[in-house]
Amino acid sequence: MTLLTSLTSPFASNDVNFWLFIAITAISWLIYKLTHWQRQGIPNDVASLWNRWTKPFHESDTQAYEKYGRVVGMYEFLQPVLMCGDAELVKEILVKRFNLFPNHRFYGGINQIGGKSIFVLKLEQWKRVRSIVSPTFTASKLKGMQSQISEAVNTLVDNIGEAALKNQSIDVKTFLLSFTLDTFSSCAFGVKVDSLRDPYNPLVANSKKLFNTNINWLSLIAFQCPSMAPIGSLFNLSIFDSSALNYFGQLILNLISKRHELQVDRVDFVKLLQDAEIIDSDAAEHLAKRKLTLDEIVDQALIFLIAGHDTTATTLSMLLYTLTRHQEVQEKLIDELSTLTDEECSDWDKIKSLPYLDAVVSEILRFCPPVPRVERRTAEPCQLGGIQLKAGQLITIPVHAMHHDPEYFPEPEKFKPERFLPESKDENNLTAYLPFAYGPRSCIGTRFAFMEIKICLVKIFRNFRFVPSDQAKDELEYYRGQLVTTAKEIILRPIKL
Ligand code: HEM
Repeated sequence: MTLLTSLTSPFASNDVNFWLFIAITAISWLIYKLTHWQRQGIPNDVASLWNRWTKPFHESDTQAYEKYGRVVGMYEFLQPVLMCGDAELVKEILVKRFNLFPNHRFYGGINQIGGKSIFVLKLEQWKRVRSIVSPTFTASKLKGMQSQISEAVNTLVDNIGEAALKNQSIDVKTFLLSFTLDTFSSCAFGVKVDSLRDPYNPLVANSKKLFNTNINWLSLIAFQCPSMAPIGSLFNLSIFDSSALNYFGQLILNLISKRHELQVDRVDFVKLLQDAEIIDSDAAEHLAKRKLTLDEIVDQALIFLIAGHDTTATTLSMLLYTLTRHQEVQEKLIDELSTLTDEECSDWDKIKSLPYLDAVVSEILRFCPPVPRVERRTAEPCQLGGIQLKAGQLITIPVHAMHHDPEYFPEPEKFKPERFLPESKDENNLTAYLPFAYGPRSCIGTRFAFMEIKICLVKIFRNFRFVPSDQAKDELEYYRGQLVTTAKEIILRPIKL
């Protein structure tokens, strides 16, 4: 026994020293990492480490904004993140010094989809692809899709009508997600579906897999610790369901080859992307780079689906929900839309110029912006508002919190479409109004989104009004960790007009 003790104890004491050393080094390193902002004298929120993931983004950002101010140092895992909600600095980031803040978050190798999409590309490649893709969204090209949108709205109106006839309450989120999917499949792939009634259609089933809103641990890792993401790609892991991605990729490739074989000549996003090319003379010298490759077309079409589906459905469903709590606004909207003739209801030029409809849509995008924060990464070391930033620093712009800042929007908790009527529009601080962001990298689908939303609202409110349902919970519940502020369900009761 004595022999044993004398043999092991020197070893054991070395062992303890070793682990003590490791523990002290690890703690010192953690403290060093988590005092990054404190050392720069910037208000900082260490609780953001878990708040950013235990609450929906719009809640955690607004909480930090109200507690610490407009510019706050935060942390994601051990990465420092600067939250910047000062409207003047935001304008510097998005427009004035765009070349210093050009990129989105790095999603790392875990994100297999859209590696070539404009959403993830870095500055130089992004510039080329964005300039090819932008003409796809001109007013004249989108006008060609008006009839596809109207057809999808007719299906939606029929589906809501059935529920209204039976005095049933519905989850409007489900109905509107089906509507935006029907619209997109028709406008992008030329495939007509009624997603609500045909859930086993492969397109519908695969899009459900793609937009599965359960918290996804891989996306958490990709967000929190992007340097680990390449390990994910080694194991072929993906934030999005890979079988669904393959399905859509194949669908787009088939569409391209069939169009070639059958000489189909319909206007849809895939066709517009195929035809798109840079037309400025400088770029024309690099012929090979003027047009998108097949892979690039697939990735752009996929990112349109991912970026446009949930955002648009969320805007519409939050609007229906808000109108049930502001019946006077709903009545005013119904009144304005009832003045249209049947012909005018299909006339986009007429619809887009309706002032109250425009004000209601603009106000819901302020009140509940579907994208709660916009993100940028610095391209090189630089200063912002006197703060020294390193290259690759992630900056988040808290859109939701800024939209609810009383200095930017007086009485922000009131839903007041009047603030967006032509006579008062100029009073708004538009540098703080960011539902689609602004500047060179703002949402490329803004025009399409407005068109889809307004055409849909015209048909809905010429047929129904919505009232609260006794089957609904008192408060909406939101998913956590999602880039879109998504309520789990929105139960309302439609009443036929
Ligand atoms: C109400 C609906 C929508 C909202 C609120 C919305 C909002 C946004 C926001 C905030 C951004 C980030 C902009 C930035 O970083 O500066 C964005 C980017 C983007 N959106 Fe939308 N969006 C909507 C609909 C759409 C639609 C319908 C499409 C496509 C058809 C689309 C395609 C995109 C793409 C491709 C990007 C990346 C642009 C780039 O990095 O160059 N969005 N969107």
